[in-house]
This record gives sequence, C-alpha cells and structure tokens, in this order.
Amino acid sequence: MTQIFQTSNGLRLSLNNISKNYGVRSVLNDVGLNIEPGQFVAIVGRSGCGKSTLLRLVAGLEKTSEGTIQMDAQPVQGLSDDVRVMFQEARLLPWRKVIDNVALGLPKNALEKASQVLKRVGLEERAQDWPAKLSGGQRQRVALARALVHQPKLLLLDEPLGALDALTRIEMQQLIEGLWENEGFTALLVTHDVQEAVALADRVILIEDGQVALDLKIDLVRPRAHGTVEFAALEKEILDRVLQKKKPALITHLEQTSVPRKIKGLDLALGAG
Ligand SMILES: Nc1ncnc2c1ncn2[C@@H]1O[C@H](COP(=O)(O)OP(=O)(O)OP(=O)(O)O)[C@@H](O)[C@H]1O
Repeated sequence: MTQIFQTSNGLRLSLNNISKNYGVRSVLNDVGLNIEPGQFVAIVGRSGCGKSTLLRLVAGLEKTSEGTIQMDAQPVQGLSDDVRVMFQEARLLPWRKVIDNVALGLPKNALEKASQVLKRVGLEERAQDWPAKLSGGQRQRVALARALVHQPKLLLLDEPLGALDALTRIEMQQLIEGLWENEGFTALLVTHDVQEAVALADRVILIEDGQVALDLKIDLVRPRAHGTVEFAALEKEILDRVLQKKKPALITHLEQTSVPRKIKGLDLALGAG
C-alpha cells in the first residue's frame, strides 16, 4: 500500500539552496529539496559525501553556511520537539531499565505510554531489563520506541541498521515501514545500502560532490519484494549512477573505444569475457 500524504501526521521539509563548509572544505553545495508531509526519503551516496552532515543540519544540531531549512514553512532554529533522531548506536543509558530509557524526558506518569510504544516495537516483555542484556537489534528497537514515544512529525534515521546482521536488518526495516505507515511521520533515512533505500523509500536522493546527483521516485507497492524485476531495475539504476562517477578515467576511455578486447591483461580488469 502506498503512503497517502493527505492523512499524514508528518511535516513538510524544505531545504532552500543550503551549503555547508568546514573551513575551506565545501561539503554541501547549493542543495535544494522539498519533502512532502509523510514522505519517506532515503539519502544515499559514497562515504564522506555529506549524508550525515545533511541530517545534522535538518536536526538543528549544526547550522548551514548558506541557505535555510524550513519545517512547515518555519525556519529551523536548533532542536525541535517535533523531530527525533535515531543513530547507528542505540545510545541507551546503561543505568536505566528499558522502560525508563523509553520514558526518558516524559512526565513521571507516562510509563503507560512508554509501555504501549514498547509493545509496538515488540519488546513489552523486556521492559524491566537492563540495556546490557539486549541484543543489538533489540537495543535499536528500544531506540526506535524512545523516538516514537514523542510522536515526532519527522524521524531522522542516520544509518540505524548499519551494524545489524542481514536478517535482523530486514526485520527492522519491516518494523520501521509498518510504524511509518501507522504513525504517518515524515522519514529521512541515511543509508549506505541501496537495497534498503529501494525497499523503504518513496524517493531516493543520491548526493555526490555536495549536490543532488539523482532524485529517483520509487513507485513500488508495499511491502516490497526484493527479488522482483522492477526492484532490481531501480537498484541497478542507482548503483550504476554511483559507480559511473568513480570509474578511473583510463577504464572509461577504454570501454568507450572498445580497445580492451585487443589488450590482453586489461580484459580481466574490465570484466570482459
Ligand atoms: N565537524 C566537522 N569538521 C570538519 N569536517 C567535517 C565535520 N563533520 C564532517 N566533516 C567532513 O565532511 C565530509 C562529510 O562528512 P559526513 O559525515 O557528512 O559524510 P557521510 O556521507 O555521512 O559519510 P559516511 O557515509 O562515511 O558516514 C567528510 O569529509 C567529513 O570529514
């Protein structure tokens, strides 16, 4: 089932020609993006291309060098109660039980609310455990519950499944997708995993050289089966675009001029049969 934006509880996010420099190094350069309320957007790109920087700017953890970010037409000025972030590490407080980690920052009488959200992530039976007793995947479920208990309008996901094994990762993807469909928040996911991006997102944005190099709509029915032709074609389109960029100039030249078949020894490097 595709997301119906009209019924969403999410916020509209606008990045208006934003740039970010660290000293003389330009990380993001004139990035413009408009994200609809309730949309699920994935940001992909090579390591160091500025994905996490973009997320930190949206979260209000850092300031843009140029340009503005708006949520529902209001400028972002620091942290907002409407926005929650989930990182690769769960960042739980080890001296607080699971339920108390989820209820962190809530009024004292909010334990009932916290336990309802724990139930939604499938961990109600672990409420009284210490975080150290949980697996990596369970800890990320707690982190997800801790974010969702605040009913965010925007959930920022900075490679939250990056450290998990393949099966747990798929389970967590399904959990996040289900919660997003029910709660209707806007989601912005940074991931290295193109397959994950195609599985979850309505739109995949590729960042390259500090700019939006690709903005691809993913119009597949949900939940998405990884093995379909349509799924594979979208995955390939993104991967081809990423790989095309960094091919050594010599290889690209040889491919274009079809010289490699004549040069023994280079055939292997090009994967030619
Ligand atoms: N606080 C900082 N000071 C200086 N440079 C920074 C700072 N934060 C990030 N950078 C630089 O900005 C660039 C982008 O970093 P960022 O973490 O956003 O990349 P990324 O695409 O998320 O990388 P990865 O996929 O490896 O996590 C990198 O070259 C990084 O070294």
